[in-house]
Amino acid sequence: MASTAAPLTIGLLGAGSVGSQVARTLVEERELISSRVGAPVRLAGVAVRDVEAPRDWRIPGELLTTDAEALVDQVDVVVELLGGLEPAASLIERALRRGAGVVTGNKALLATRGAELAAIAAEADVPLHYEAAVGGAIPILRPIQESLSGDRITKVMGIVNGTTNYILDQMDTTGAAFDDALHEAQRLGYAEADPTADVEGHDAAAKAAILGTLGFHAPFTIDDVHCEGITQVTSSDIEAAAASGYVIKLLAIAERFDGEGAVLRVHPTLLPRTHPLASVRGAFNAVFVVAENAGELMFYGQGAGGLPTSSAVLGDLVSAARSVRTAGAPAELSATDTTMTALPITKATTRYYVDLEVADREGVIAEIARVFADHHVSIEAMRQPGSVSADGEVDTDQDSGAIVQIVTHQAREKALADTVETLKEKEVVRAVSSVLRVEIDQQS
Ligand SMILES: NC(=O)c1ccc[n+]([C@@H]2O[C@H](COP(=O)([O-])OP(=O)(O)OC[C@H]3O[C@@H](n4cnc5c(N)ncnc54)[C@H](O)[C@@H]3O)[C@@H](O)[C@H]2O)c1
Ligand SMILES: N[C@@H](CCO)C(=O)O
Ligand code: NA
Repeated sequence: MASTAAPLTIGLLGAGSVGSQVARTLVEERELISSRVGAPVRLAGVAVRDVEAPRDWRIPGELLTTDAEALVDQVDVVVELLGGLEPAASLIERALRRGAGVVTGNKALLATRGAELAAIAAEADVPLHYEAAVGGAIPILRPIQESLSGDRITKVMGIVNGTTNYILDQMDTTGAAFDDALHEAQRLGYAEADPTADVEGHDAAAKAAILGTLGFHAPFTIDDVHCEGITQVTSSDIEAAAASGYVIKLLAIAERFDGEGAVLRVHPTLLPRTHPLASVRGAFNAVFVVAENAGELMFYGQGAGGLPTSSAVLGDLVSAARSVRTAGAPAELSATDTTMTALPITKATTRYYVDLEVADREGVIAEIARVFADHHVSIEAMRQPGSVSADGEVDTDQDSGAIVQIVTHQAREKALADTVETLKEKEVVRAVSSVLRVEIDQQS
């Protein structure tokens, strides 16, 4: 791009899966990015731990430095792709305070100290963008913050972790073992540096906090999110779900209850195979947004991986560079609804799948159904793998008992938890093998 103006300078922190792709584009596609910004840009340096380390793209040696602070202190826009809380937080704060724009994909940090960083950015009047933090390449945060800012969002529900979706999908479609699927997800660059954050649901919980914060205009953190990962999901859970026409997905759900607050939750969930989210395969992500006037919206795309994620980072970079060039940008992650509080999971309503091992004798089904009724949990379907006698009772030759699978209508989490506790105390119930939540549609 022909221009005599001094180029806007970019400082990149971290050159892992995402950072190395961002560096590649900034070097190889410098003209394109400059034209999008409307001013020349230049990658001024890349802060790494080890200048000799192999990378997905070989960054020119003269750009590499191990002094991240010095780099932050000399550029117009800082792109943080280190991950983790420190030194990422201190470097971002340092950049904002000296008036540099910041782009990051660090959901762990945003879900912990996002409000504080947003306040610093607002005070310094510089942009802080983080589209890559949720749904990787999918434009989801900007639509929520900008396109839907004239509407009221009531629920956000999505598959927001590529690693766990990849693992569950492999287990479901190829019968792969959990560990093998996880190693493949790591090899493909989907997993966090410590994949515990993925499989225990913490990564999805951080994203749920960010979606809740932006969707409901209230400052939620990861501590407000009820979180269950996929480590307890067994192959037999997946097989039993499949036999009943369901697939198991790790969902992040943020739902507002008017006048009360919001429930934020992450847990393995049964979805009917006909549900649009059930068809989200591999490391793909999808986010459903329900707004009062817009109705149901769905955003779908690649939620993880260095190259797809770099697209979101570069979009934010163009936006931040434009703002820095023209000075001043609206602060994000600003919380204006002070009545919005995080509610406990017991306030959530959903449907449940309960898998029981029971004694094989007359009256068992009636006794179990009574427990649900006593807690005002309505049963939608009851299934007994194996044969059933004419009177509807379990009819099996094994004296090891029988299996009963129940799907409920919408119920409060508390009512279901009480039901399960009572079932466990029943002499006829040998084991409550699984309790999983089911999402069918908004109205059910
Ligand atoms: N990989 C993805 O699919 C993806 C998608 C969305 C968001 N993110 C987020 O983007 C960020 C980067 O992810 P990634 O997958 O590229 O991670 P990564 O582990 O591949 O890369 C991080 C890099 O930062 C380096 N690093 C860490 N601390 C450093 C320090 N103090 N100084 C210099 N270098 C340091 C590491 O050596 C590593 O090379 C994370 O916040 C992650 O959560 C990743
Ligand atoms: N580890 C994350 C990266 C994208 O945020 C995932 O698997 O989705
Ligand atoms: Na995104």
